[in-house]
Amino acid sequence: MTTTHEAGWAHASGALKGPSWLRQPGDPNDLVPLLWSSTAHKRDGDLVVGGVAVADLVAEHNTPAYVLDEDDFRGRARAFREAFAAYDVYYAGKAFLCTAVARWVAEEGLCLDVCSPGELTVALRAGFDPARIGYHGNNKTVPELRRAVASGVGRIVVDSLTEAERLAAVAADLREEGHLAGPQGVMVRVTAGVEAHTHEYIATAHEDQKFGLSITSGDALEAVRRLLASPDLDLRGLHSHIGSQIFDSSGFEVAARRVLGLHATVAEELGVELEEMDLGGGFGIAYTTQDDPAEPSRLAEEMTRIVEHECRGRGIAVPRLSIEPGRAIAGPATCTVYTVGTVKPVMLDGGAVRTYVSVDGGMSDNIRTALYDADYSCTLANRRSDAPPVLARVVGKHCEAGDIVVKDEFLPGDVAPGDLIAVPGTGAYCRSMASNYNHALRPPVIAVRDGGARVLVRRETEDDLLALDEG
Ligand SMILES: Cc1ncc(COP(=O)(O)O)c(C=O)c1O
Ligand SMILES: N[C@@H](CCCC[NH3+])C(=O)O
Repeated sequence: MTTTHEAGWAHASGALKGPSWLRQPGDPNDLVPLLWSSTAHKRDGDLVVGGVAVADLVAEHNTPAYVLDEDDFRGRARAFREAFAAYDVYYAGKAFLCTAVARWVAEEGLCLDVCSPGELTVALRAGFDPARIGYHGNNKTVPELRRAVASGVGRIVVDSLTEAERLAAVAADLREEGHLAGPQGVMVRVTAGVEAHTHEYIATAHEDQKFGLSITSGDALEAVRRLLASPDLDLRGLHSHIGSQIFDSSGFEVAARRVLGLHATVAEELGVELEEMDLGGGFGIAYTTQDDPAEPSRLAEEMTRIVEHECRGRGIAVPRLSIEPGRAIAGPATCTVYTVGTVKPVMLDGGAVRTYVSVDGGMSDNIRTALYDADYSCTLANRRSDAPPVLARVVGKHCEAGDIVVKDEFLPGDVAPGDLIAVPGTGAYCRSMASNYNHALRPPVIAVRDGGARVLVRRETEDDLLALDEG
């Protein structure tokens, strides 16, 4: 049953408890620092990021908008590079990429992982050194491979036996045409056969999924054999990525053991000591207070200990290691700011009330809640309120009941049309997975730093939509 909005109804929804981990805040005006970028704070109820009041940004740029805290992004990139100083750190551009971000990544001394022609285009346009780019993908076409090799991409991560053949042929053709400077660096993406503790759609190391070559079936070893046979390819090592938003190192430990097992088999059976190994990304971040991410320094310590222990046990040298964090660098740096359009208390079975707060974006700018059942949090961003908190559900404006941004959050009970709501942790896989569903215009990405703001990606316009419509 739907009711009209009255203050009394909103207060009644306090009876609704939400998930067991969700705590009613002492003061819903306060931020939980773990969930926000490093410069975010409240000033008299106003959310301030990078020294800029979000309400002022909105006055100029409107909503919805992604607000990217540049210092936070750079700080996390640097923290990974410093903690993993003996590794190569590839920022996974799929999390979020634009030319400015590619430049920040280069300036902070990281390499870059791309997985599509579009991501490569952005990286090259930013002037990213191609030798420091790794290229992923489970279905790279011949033109795509030609372009990657001809551009001088440092390493291509081969994902199938078909691709191993295809890439060898591409490299041979380019050599004959005089466009291959030297053997093309390659890695082999292997499937370690572990079940990572994360959502099924973002786990990538069990056998029954599309990525990688199976160690168990022998396909991974066969790919190694074929790649070694090509004079135009330089096989650097094995690559394993077990999934995303992972907190528990046990899946990683099993994967590392199996991948090092194959690494040792290559040395024994084929007489080749591979020089490198990539351990992938997947480091989890805090979307809500139930998440407890580890610092890069602890991750580095743990991963290095696991690999060194395994290598010692097998009597092999530790290869040069690399990792590919995406979410852990980009995710916490951005929050999405929306304007509230309607507030609708809805009576549930049993008499409790859930307060539906509709905002001016939704699944077109953040598909993760609908796709992965992801949890987010949010705060009122434009004023203080002493109204008692109500359990709210923040929903979008799309024609879809599953168009939910934040499933459960306590907001001040007087939240009203015109208020600003900010959702933290939206820097990874939100703008990069945004869509034009219902012909929504994808929001801008605005970087803030030291009190200044800069549009990195502008808001789409209806002209952008119509530009594709051949009518
Ligand atoms: C091969 C590979 N490397 C790195 C990443 C980055 O993962 P995350 O953003 O979870 O660190 C992904 C995405 O899951 C991936 O598929
Ligand atoms: N897109 C996913 C992660 C998978 C990324 C790449 N393999 C997410 O939002 O969590």
